[in-house]
Amino acid sequence: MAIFTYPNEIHFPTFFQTIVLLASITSAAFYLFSKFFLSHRLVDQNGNKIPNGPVGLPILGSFPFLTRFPERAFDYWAQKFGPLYSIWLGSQLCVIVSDPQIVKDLLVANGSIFSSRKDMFLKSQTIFVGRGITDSGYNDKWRKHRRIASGSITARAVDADVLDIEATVLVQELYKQGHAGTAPIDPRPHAGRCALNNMLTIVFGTRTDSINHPLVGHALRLSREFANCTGPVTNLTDFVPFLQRIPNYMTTRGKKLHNGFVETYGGMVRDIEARMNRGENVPDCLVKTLILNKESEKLEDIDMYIIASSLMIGGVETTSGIMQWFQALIPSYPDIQNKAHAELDRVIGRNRLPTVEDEKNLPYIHAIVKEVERCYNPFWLGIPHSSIQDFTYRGQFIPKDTVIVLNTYTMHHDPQRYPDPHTFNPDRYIDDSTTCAESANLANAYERDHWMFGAGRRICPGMAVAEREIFLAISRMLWSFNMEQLPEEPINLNDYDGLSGRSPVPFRIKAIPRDDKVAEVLEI
Ligand code: HEM
Repeated sequence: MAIFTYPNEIHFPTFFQTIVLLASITSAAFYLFSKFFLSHRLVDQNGNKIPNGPVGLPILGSFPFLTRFPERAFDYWAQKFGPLYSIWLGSQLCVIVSDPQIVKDLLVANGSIFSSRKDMFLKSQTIFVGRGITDSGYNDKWRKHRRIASGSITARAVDADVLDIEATVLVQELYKQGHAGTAPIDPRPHAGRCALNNMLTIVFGTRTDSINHPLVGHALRLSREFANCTGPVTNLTDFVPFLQRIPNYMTTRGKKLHNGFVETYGGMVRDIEARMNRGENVPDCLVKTLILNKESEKLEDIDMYIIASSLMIGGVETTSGIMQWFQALIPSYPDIQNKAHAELDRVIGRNRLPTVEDEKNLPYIHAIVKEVERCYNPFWLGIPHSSIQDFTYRGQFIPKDTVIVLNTYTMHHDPQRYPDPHTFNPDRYIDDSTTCAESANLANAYERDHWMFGAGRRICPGMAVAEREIFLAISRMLWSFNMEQLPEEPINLNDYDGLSGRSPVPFRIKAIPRDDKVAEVLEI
């Protein structure tokens, strides 16, 4: 007995019908392809062509080849086409830069041309409604928002005590939740709350008192959903404009996220404003500054909601990602841990925790931080820049409105700069005493530590705060614990959680206090 038969009324197309159908599809594809691609000039007035690169498909360009790990495709093409190549994503021309000197020449030396952002349909228009500092074009609104925000997030502006407290709470919680090293623990939410509390304090002058506080789960979910929705090369709607007019799943998610930000962080802004109007004493924070300067800076309510939201996004998933990668990595490297313990014992002793002032005397811990950042940049493609005028570089034409992607994966794995690049080896940074900001300004671009914070005029303004926060968290975890892998639960360092913000897949470890001094110093 046949288990399946075609119903009689279905007629298969004849040979002639098939030819007509294929011809129609090909002409439509050709029409759309030429309409999109040829709207860019591909050659300058001297005949210089756009950089070479892979041939993509009509309409979609190279989009289908990017898969879940676009940085690997970018790396593959960098080996094939060199340090400056181009790809098409739908109608968008992207130039991928994989060499430090080229990054410097384009993004730094020609920063007036290469410091804008593409007006992404989902991220800039739908979620941030044109007001996110991270994603606005190179215009007066961005300058104003960045200036106001930078006033509250530079290392000078952030009260060092805040970062200090949260790093201590992180190790106290690991100690308590891990029952002094006797019980396995998932350390990731604790790192998440540490980063979240730092940003809540900087932005709203508040913090959460436990990982069970409803705001912790809610804020971390918003951050994760944002990262999953807004990868720089993951949304077809951003690159194929006609899709933006068709209702679709991603646009619905984007609108939901926008509403989530307005409700959650906008609600917190409204709450602070109400308290200030009642004459209550509100701690100094970014939102207080925004409210006090609302009139003079001509800020609308939605500006304040989105500035606050974009900072909560920019400063949480990123910093917690590095702390979590450290927690996942270090149990596999007992020798590195022993060396770090020896340095801490020699420089700090066992009667106090390391502080930011100690960093200059702890070159090995400083090197561990840089090496985690090199190996596990949480955003391999950063936030792409875009160009605001035509430019010809080394005989290659980069038209106006080209998206410029900093290919940090390839740069972080360059065997010339980092011999044996896939090995976690802090010793490669042992003589590098620079802060990330100092390193970004080195005259020789090839000596920069890494490119995790981007480059040029859009370089991360939270870099110095992030660096301090990460140093305090990592040095204190090392001072307090032997971090061990559970023999029956090997940690997977090859996969990622998340579509654009990369953090490790779930894992558990034992955080074993190094001695009795830990409980005493942590006052447990
Ligand atoms: C490990 C931590 C962090 C990483 C890896 C990181 C990475 C980045 C990157 C790659 C960019 C884009 C740079 C470019 O366009 O060239 C950026 C921009 C930005 N970051 Fe960070 N960031 C981190 C922490 C922070 C923190 C703690 C804050 C806030 C206190 C922050 C706020 C921002 C803002 C506001 C921008 C937008 C700058 C602009 O477009 O003008 N970031 N960040």
